Amino acid sequence: MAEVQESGQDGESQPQPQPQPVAIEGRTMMVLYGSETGNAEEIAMELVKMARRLHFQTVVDEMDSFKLTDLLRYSVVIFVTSTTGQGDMPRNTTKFWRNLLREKLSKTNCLAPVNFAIFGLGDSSYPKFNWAARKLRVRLLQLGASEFFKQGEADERHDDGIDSIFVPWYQELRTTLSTRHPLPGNIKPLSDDTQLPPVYTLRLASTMFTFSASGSPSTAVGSDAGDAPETPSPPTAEELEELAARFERTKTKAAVHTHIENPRSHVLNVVAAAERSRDGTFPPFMARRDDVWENLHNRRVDSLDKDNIITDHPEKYLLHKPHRTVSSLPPEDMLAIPGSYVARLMYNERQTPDDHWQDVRQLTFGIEPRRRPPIITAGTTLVIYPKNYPEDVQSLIDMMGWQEVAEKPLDFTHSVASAMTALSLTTRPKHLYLKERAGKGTLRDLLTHNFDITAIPKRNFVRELMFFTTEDLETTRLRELSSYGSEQEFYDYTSRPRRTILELLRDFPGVKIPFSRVMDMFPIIRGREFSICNGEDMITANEGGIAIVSILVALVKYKTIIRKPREGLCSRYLRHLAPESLVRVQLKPPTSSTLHTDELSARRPLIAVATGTGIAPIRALIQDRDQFAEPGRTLLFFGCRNEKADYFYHDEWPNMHNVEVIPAFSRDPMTPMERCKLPHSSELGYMLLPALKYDEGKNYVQNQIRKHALKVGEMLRENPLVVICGSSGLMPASVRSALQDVLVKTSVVRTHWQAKKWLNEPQNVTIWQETW
Ligand SMILES: Cc1cc2nc3c(=O)[nH]c(=O)nc-3n(C[C@H](O)[C@H](O)[C@H](O)COP(=O)(O)O)c2cc1C
Repeated sequence: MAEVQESGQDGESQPQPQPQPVAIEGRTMMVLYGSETGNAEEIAMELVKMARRLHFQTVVDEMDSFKLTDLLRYSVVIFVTSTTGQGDMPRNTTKFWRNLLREKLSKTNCLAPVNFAIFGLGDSSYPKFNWAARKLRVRLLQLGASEFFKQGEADERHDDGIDSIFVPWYQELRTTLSTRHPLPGNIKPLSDDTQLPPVYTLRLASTMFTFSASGSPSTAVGSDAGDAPETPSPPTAEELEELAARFERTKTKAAVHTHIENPRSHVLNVVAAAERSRDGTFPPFMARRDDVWENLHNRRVDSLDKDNIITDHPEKYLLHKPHRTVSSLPPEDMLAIPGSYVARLMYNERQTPDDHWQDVRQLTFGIEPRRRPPIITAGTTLVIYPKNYPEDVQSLIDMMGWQEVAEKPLDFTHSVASAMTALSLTTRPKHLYLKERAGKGTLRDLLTHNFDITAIPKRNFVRELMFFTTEDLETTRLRELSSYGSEQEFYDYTSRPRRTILELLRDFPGVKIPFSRVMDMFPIIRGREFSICNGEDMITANEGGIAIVSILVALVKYKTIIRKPREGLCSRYLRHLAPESLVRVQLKPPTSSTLHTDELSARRPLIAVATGTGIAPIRALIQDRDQFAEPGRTLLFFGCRNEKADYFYHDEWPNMHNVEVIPAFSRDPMTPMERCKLPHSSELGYMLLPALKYDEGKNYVQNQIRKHALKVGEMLRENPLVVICGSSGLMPASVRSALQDVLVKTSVVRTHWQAKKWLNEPQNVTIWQETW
């Protein structure tokens, strides 16, 4: 748990004394977040900064780090949570949520003293939009807590992203807090132009730091974190050799097999609509897709495309020249990641032809079991931590003038006052895992392994830079860019061209961040999750208990509107990861338990819809079902661009039991006859759902579903599993519309409204969506 106390200094001299937050008795705030990929955590941190400026003493951490009774100790409690799975709470809230649901609390009013507000993050292409935040709210109210400020619900589908809802919510919350908790005497809130003391500080290690005779540090790696319950011990040379031999023996048994590192999509146009909350007290902040609006503003978008790519023609995606020469690759050192496994890369194989615009790789890893073999089921993800390239790290060191300190061992500390007052504090952010055998590590280590220096900068980062430049023009520009109200300008400068932190720093040469502030400034590299695409028997059948898992990765390399080629951090890392490389990986169970792979579930019909690398988890599921004697009928709709280029695994399906595949090749020319066979809105008469407007005449999965309505309708009557995986643009909503059309067309129900309801009833159908 990171307690944010106030301190006067961080050991570095500041150019000017800054006004400081004041500790006021009884003025306390707790910010709890639930987050899978860091969005909610980022929002929580922004709220903490606001609270500190209003002189609240604040603690912030993931929900699972708190006990329920902790809630009672703070004057204000703010929850920030995303929704994951199929309307589920994020994984780092499981313990907290379970406690909150305890039966014996139900009639106790035990949270009566708690004053709370909630900000939810979701994606309206999922039917259970923002359910985690909503469930949380209902339960807190049931237990007697008071909601002092309306709930905010952001939608990732919104064109302007989370900010479109967060910014107005944040501003109103700040006003409400100031009114409800007036400051005593002549204490004034600190303005956004006030630099706050850091929470975490880096210092050069004192001479007390020693290495043991074996070369490993005398202090266990991560021992000061307090948050690393299961720090793995590094494998010895003999163990590695034995591992290598075992991988070699089992290599041939590996199957080839997914997921995508996907730039956030902004293809959908969404309008924000404030809705009255049920009890009518005040409207929640919400952003939702507005189908009517979408109809009116029919954009020609392809669910496989992203709008940061210049146009819609494959040849324009081609990046003939590599955008950089790879002078040297990231080092192989592994991080001490709790609960992780050592994995050896066995194959890194391109699945698309060389002349295809997109490089899709199948990477196959052998995972060494720890005490027990890992449990892997369909829907399990493999988490990989990418690294920065040495040339980028050096470029940052040079720009910031850190050459003198880059190779020196470091100490992690709190700001002075917090170290003295709070014993349970961690001295570095939660997910900052140090390099194995690195002792205290160096700044170069941190920049290589831990900080995402090529991420798109967030507003907070840009605002903080203002304090580290002596150039007035730069200060003005940074203030303008990051101020609330400049969201569009900020988006145009950062997200739209996908400008990186490094590039931003090059634009502001006067900025010199003191190295002590690195932990407070830079975002941490988070593990990227990839769905495992092979079934259980392949995973567990190997001698030596080595689990062989494959992922299918679309390496993201694209031109942006500023015509600079870009490559995602993880894509670049994986592109050059050579077979035999050892990496530390984590395995994450599916976020939802909906996807059962037992015999009974395997007998149910399966309607699977995948686009692109979304085929990964579906392939795993189909392979799992295939183990049983009589798997239910499977109808797989697979959408890709070209039959010859990205029709993944097409040769496998004929060997599977009871599997029929209906492909949709969106970019292959269709004969006039084929085009005629696609459903058309006028011919369907009743079909006025918005999805048809943009996809009319296109060979997309949703139209294939409509085309095969009788077959799909028949299966829908048999309590099937419906699995939808792939891009998160319009595809999921369009597929649901197509299913509604089928239900009406095949007379399962009479109206689309009934069809929508029908699809939400678990006794009719189990729907599992994983889109990214
Ligand atoms: C696998 C997956 C499942 C999701 N399920 C839902 C959902 O059921 N409802 C919803 O509103 N949003 C859902 N989302 C969207 C996330 O809530 C949204 O992307 C959010 O910004 C993630 O924030 P985080 O990084 O803090 O986890 C899902 C996202 C993913 C990747």
